[in-house]
Amino acid sequence: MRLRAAHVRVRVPATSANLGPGFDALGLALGLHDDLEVRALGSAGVRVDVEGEGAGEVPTDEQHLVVRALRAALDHVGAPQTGLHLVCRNRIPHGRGLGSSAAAVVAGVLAARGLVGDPDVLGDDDALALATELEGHPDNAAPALLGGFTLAWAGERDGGVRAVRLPVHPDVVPVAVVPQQHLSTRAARGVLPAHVPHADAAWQAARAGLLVEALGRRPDLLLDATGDRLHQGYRRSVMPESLALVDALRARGVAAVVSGAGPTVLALARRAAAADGTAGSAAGGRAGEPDGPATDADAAVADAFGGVMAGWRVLRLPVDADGATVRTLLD
Ligand SMILES: Nc1ncnc2c1ncn2[C@@H]1O[C@H](COP(=O)(O)OP(=O)(O)O)[C@@H](O)[C@H]1O
Ligand SMILES: N[C@@H](CCOP(=O)(O)O)C(=O)O
Repeated sequence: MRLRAAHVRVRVPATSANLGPGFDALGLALGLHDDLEVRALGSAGVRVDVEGEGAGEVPTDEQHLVVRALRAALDHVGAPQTGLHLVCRNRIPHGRGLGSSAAAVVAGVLAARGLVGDPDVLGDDDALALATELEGHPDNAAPALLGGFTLAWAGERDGGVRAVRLPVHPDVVPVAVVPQQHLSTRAARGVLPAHVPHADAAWQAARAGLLVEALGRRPDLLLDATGDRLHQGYRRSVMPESLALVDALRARGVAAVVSGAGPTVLALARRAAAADGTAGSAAGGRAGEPDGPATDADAAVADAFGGVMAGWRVLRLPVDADGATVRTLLD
């Protein structure tokens, strides 16, 4: 096997995993992206330039997560290793529950797909399996790769990861409320119990099933459908403000959950109808200000803040329907 391309460009969306009841299974791709450009170099070694999120914080050598995933993917398909120059333009905040690490892993795997340049190598199934192995759970990797709303599970016979895309009602607008505080997914997984009550598991199974119907066809059911008893409560001690916001929003009828392992809060809101009956839209776009369409949760979000959560950003984000993409550049 050889590398057929020397210059590729990859785009990967942010993702929100769990969505309440779908721990380690459900995830949603969001319209906030990291862009990556990779050149294969004749010489050995690696150079990494990072702009935006993570600049000055993430390693810029072989330990960089995108580099590690890219090299793992080349090894996985038996392709040769090469010198690399990466330019990372990051918009997904790190350590906030918006899938930055899964995006980095998927970016590396798709960059390898682009460099190898063989349509039979590193297809979506293989890329998902590899990304899940590197990330540890599939619920961010699946929507990052496939786009939209996804359900991932381990196959009955071989335990191999599988994923399907599910429909999303066009009125649904994800609203991410993002704190300044970082929390690693590893730390947030560390506070989960080894066992949960059978009654809670049964209660949760109904909601996970209902969420597929609510997100796809019945947004009016989203509040009931986003209940959770398997992870958010156990994580309250490591993100008390996030859970207080989830509680305040849910008390106001908003389908709010912890995004991924937190501490971002995600509201699955609905596009507000404008006075003339058309879908509403809001101006804005600066970081920290809503920049998508007006939603039925806007007043509740403003009210629930109570002026005490300075520095949090409210991002109305579209659902990303495309998932990760890779393009080969000729130069
Ligand atoms: N684009 C990236 N490039 C390099 N490393 C990254 C990138 N995105 C995430 N990481 C690594 O992953 C860590 C965050 O992962 P994690 O704790 O799983 O949080 P989340 O995925 O929710 O943002 C960062 O602190 C960084 O070490
Ligand atoms: N199911 C995982 C999801 C982690 O998502 P992230 O965006 O915080 O990495 C969990 O809840 O631990």
